[in-house]
Amino acid sequence: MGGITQVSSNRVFGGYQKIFSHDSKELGCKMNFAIYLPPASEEKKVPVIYWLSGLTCTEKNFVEKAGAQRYASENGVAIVGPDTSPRGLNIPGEEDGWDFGTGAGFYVDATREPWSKNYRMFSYVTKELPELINENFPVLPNSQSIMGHSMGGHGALICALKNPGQYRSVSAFAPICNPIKCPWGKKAFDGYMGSVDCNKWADWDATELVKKYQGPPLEILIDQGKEDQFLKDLQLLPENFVQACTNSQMPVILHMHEGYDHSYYFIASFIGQHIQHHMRYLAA
Ligand SMILES: N[C@@H](CCC(=O)N[C@@H](CSC=O)C(=O)NCC(=O)O)C(=O)O
Repeated sequence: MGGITQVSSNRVFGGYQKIFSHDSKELGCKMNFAIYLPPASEEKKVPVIYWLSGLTCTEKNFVEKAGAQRYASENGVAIVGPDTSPRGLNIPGEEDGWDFGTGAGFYVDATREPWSKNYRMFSYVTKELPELINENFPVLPNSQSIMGHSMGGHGALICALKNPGQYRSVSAFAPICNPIKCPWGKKAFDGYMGSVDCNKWADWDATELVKKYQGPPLEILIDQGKEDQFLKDLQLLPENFVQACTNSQMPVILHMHEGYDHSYYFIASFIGQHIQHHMRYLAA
């Protein structure tokens, strides 16, 4: 296998949950990613869904907590989940908070020193990683979708909206929908891009991007818990995104769930439905 090293492999639901590491050119450091290979992949190439995790996560949170393997096995789809930032670069400030730097790459390409050389998670997730996956695993390169949670939900939305046609479908759990208007997003975008030209932030904001999207139709699925503390803290702002979608005639389905919070218990409760949503487009 070209340039990747297996870290672990566990048989689950007839397939394999594996973790690999590799030297990322885009990020300039060693990166881990997880891949679930369903039993069907032993006989033929299968579609692939990319999963992007939220703040503080590594590639392991989703693998260990979401319970996605059962549904991926049943539907014959691979799931790939990268880490959430470069690590161990010793950039001053990278470990100062849980919402910026390590574990908080925000899936953007930074333009501000000292982050711009390595914090290039958008290019990593949309270019380098898919190339690596297509080269090394039995996946169909033209049959990929993307989903994510919170910061990773924002990542999934911008990856799809900024790359029309690359993903057949997109979905998100409790995504940060309008980062230029919430405290997490303002801190991250200021740190990674600076405040000299705040207009540039809009290029990385799903609510702004949807207003000018011109690609193939996307039916965006979002699930959101009503007891999510970060929703109450105005970090997520799904209503802004839905309003922008409505104004732009972008189909969006927002499910608001009584009693659910922001945790992986919430994700585990609806991950099967998200995988089914993607299969409608991946199997077509
Ligand atoms: N500071 C807390 C909260 C961090 C947290 O809740 N992270 C979420 C994502 S939030 C938005 O991107 C998460 O997915 N955590 C991992 C998990 O396994 O639950 C803390 O450090 O715990």
